[in-house]
Amino acid sequence: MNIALIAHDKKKDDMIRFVTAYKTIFAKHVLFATGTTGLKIQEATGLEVHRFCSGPLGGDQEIGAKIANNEMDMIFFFRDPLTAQPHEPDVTALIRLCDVYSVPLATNMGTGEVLIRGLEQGDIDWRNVVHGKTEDFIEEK
Ligand SMILES: O=C(CO)COP(=O)(O)O
Repeated sequence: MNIALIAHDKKKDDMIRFVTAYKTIFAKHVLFATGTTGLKIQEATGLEVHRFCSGPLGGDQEIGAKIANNEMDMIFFFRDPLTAQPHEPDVTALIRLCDVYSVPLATNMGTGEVLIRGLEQGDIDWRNVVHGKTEDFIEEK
């Protein structure tokens, strides 16, 4: 599975604790992250992480492109709901694409726990079921 890990600054410690706690599960998958989040996870856990740009510099959009291309299976995006982000439109767009393509998305550690346990229990197949082809979408319109 391709998994994206993203955390706003005030949630980065949570993310590191989370990935450290479930390191053995994450180690079985291909990990992607926005720039700073990925670096901190690598440093803290030693896991290999493919890093995109930092979020405010386009990293959220790069991960969104992977979702649109059916190349992302699960997203852990620990958002900071109490701090204004300069790239709020990018954050909203990423969350929207998860809903467009039914990609499982955890925006906090509580949901993260549920998702990671689901991942460990078995395969997820809804992505293949719901990921429509562009041609179908155009026909429906
Ligand atoms: O801003 C972010 C997500 O919106 C995260 O970006 P960084 O991981 O580079 O801090």
